[in-house]
Amino acid sequence: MTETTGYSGSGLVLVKNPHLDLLEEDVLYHLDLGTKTHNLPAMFGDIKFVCVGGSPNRMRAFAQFMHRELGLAGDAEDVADICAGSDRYAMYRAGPVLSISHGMGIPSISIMLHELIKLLHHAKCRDVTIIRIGTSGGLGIEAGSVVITDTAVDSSFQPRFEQVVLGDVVVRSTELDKELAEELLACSREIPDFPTLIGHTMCTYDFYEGQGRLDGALCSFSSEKKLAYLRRAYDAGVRNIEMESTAFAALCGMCGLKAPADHIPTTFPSSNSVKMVKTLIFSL
Ligand SMILES: O=P(O)(O)O[C@@H]1C[C@H](O)[C@@H](CO)O1
Ligand SMILES: O=c1cc[nH]c(=O)[nH]1
Repeated sequence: MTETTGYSGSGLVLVKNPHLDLLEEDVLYHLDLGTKTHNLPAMFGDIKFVCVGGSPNRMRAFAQFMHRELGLAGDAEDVADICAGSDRYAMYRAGPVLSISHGMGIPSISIMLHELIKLLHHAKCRDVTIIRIGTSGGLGIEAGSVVITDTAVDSSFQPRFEQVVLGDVVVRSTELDKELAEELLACSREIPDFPTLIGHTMCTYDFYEGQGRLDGALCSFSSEKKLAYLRRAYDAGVRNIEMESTAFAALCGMCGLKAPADHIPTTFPSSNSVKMVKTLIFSL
């Protein structure tokens, strides 16, 4: 079964679940937030940008950076973790920007995105742009480059996210917002000596065997087979590899969030990539 994406036209964040209307209270369990315990429109109604990445410390640092850049009152060092009670994800806000960690891999980002999307829906947010700022392994590109994802592909290089629902495989599209990707690219051009490109990002279920690494606890292939696979990936347009982009693209696309993903093939997203995202936020 293949499902299509759904932009609402109103700019509102969509949820596609009729059961939600029947709930007396929607508990966003892993965010430690809820519709009865928190006034979500008052807390989040003015959010316009959401930046997500794996690590809590990185997302705190990003919120502090945005706090300073936006010239907000108070000490950036004091940004508080809105989800501190959950011990699963960390969430910070700096003006209209929400910065959230998602952990590693599809199951982890998927749980966070379900609850984040419901949060933005309950808060009646409009015209929200979401960007994943993460690390990735580069493929045939200059070290230190940033890859802005146009399409997330699975480990067979297909633009799809397969989710098993009640035992059936549901296929969802993983196209990302091409216009926004071009805008991010234009923002990167303002930063000197900053190699940036638009390309496909391959999303895998594993960091080791799943990405052709020879140094995991298990490895069932030769170095030659690994290189042949990575070459096929490159020929299919893949320029980097990470572990969340297909779920990110599918969930955000279906719920009306504008999303280019932005991946930095280094061990830590560079200060330049963070500046590029800041320039985009200021320009929108
Ligand atoms: O956002 P990050 O940089 O944590 O994402 C990548 C993909 C995996 O989650 C992880 C693997 O090291 O890093
Ligand atoms: O999934 C990932 C993340 C960072 N670097 C990689 O090589 N792979």
